[in-house]
Parts: sequence; structure tokens; C-alpha cells
Amino acid sequence: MDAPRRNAIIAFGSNLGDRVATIKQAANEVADLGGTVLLKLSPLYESAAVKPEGVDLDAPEYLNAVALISTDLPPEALLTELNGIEQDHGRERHERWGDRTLDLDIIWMDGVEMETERLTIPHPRAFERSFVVVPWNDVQPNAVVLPHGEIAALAEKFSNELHRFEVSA
Ligand SMILES: Nc1ncnc2c1ncn2[C@@H]1O[C@H](COP(=O)(O)OP(=O)(O)OP(=O)(O)O)[C@@H](O)[C@H]1O
Ligand SMILES: Nc1nc2c(c(=O)[nH]1)N=C(CO)CN2
Repeated sequence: MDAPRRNAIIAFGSNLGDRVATIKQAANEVADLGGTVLLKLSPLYESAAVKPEGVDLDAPEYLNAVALISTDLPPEALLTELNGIEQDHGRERHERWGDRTLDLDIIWMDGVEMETERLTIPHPRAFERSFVVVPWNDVQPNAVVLPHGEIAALAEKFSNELHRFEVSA
């Protein structure tokens, strides 16, 4: 039987190195994954780094974006592929929420609710993050994820916490 094909939201974050190039390349690499189509990529947004102690204005600022994809990869296989792309972009893990060249998270997959040691979907912290919710609303403005509600309403609430990052041609 064919593997089920699902839409999913992938979040991109970068606050080290050439952030624009890294996110653009990573989006192309996600689009090139087997069984996967990139349906929409949001604009880039810039925001201060959120650390476990709160917003850190001394840390390099983040660029964030999200992609709406369609994929027949099962969740764990998709995570493995995303972790590989992070590694290819020099991702190092030191402390929690530490500065990074590239972070790729699975935010949501249609019809998937799971919590294992390796993977929680929907991403448990996504709905309190302006840098996820605002670009998510750009690519999927009709999304509703219970119990959180309409992504458009959450995005409206958070819209003053970050700004669009214009990339020159
Ligand atoms: N939905 C998810 N998407 C990506 N990774 C996840 C998810 N759920 C659980 N994980 C696990 O989280 C681990 C740590 O990921 P990572 O180091 O990128 O965390 P982080 O980005 O610093 O923090 P946060 O999870 O709050 O965004 C990953 O190795 C992965 O196994
Ligand atoms: N502004 C911003 N802050 C963060 C981000 C991020 O993507 N953007 N990611 C984190 C861990 O995933 C922690 N803090």
C-alpha cells in the first residue's frame, strides 16, 4: 500500500553565519527530499534570540521562516532527514536554545499527534512562538490546531514581536 501523503509545517531558524543563504539552501534541500513537495515558503522574519532566561539582546538575532510541505515520509523518517540537513549546515548542540547555524523543527503534520522520546507533534512550544506562528499564518492562513485555535488569531496577537526581513535582490 502507498504511504500516506500529508501536509506538514517545517520551521527554519538561524542566528549564526550567512542566515539568508542557509535558510534558502535548507528550503531547497527540504524540497529535494524523496516523496516531498515544497508547497509554500514564508517570507523571512527577524527577531531577538529567546533563551531559557528570556529574550537575550546580546545574542545574534534570528532569521526564521516556515514551509508548508506535502510528504509521504513518516514523521520519524522526516525528522532524520531534517537532522541530516542541520548537520550538513554545521549545526552544533551545546546548551539548550543555544545559538545555531540552522534549526529545523517539525511543527505540525496533518492528522498526526504523537509523543515519543525523539519526537513530539504538534511541536509543544510552537504556539507560544511568534517566530513560528506569524510565518505559519503566511503559508496556511486557514489553519486551526486544537486546542490552540486559529493560527491567524495567534499570529495577530504576536505580530509586533518580530519584523519582516527584506532580502535585497
Ligand atoms: N517536533 C519536533 N521537531 C524537531 N525535533 C523534535 C521535535 N520533537 C522532539 N524533537 C527532538 O528535539 C531534539 C532537540 O532538538 P533541538 O536541539 O533542535 O531543540 P531546540 O530547537 O534547541 O529546542 P526546541 O525543541 O524548543 O525548539 C531533537 O533531537 C529531536 O529528537
Ligand atoms: N528568535 C528566536 N529565538 C529562538 C529560536 C528561534 O528560532 N528564533 N529558536 C530557539 C530554539 O528552537 C530558541 N530561541
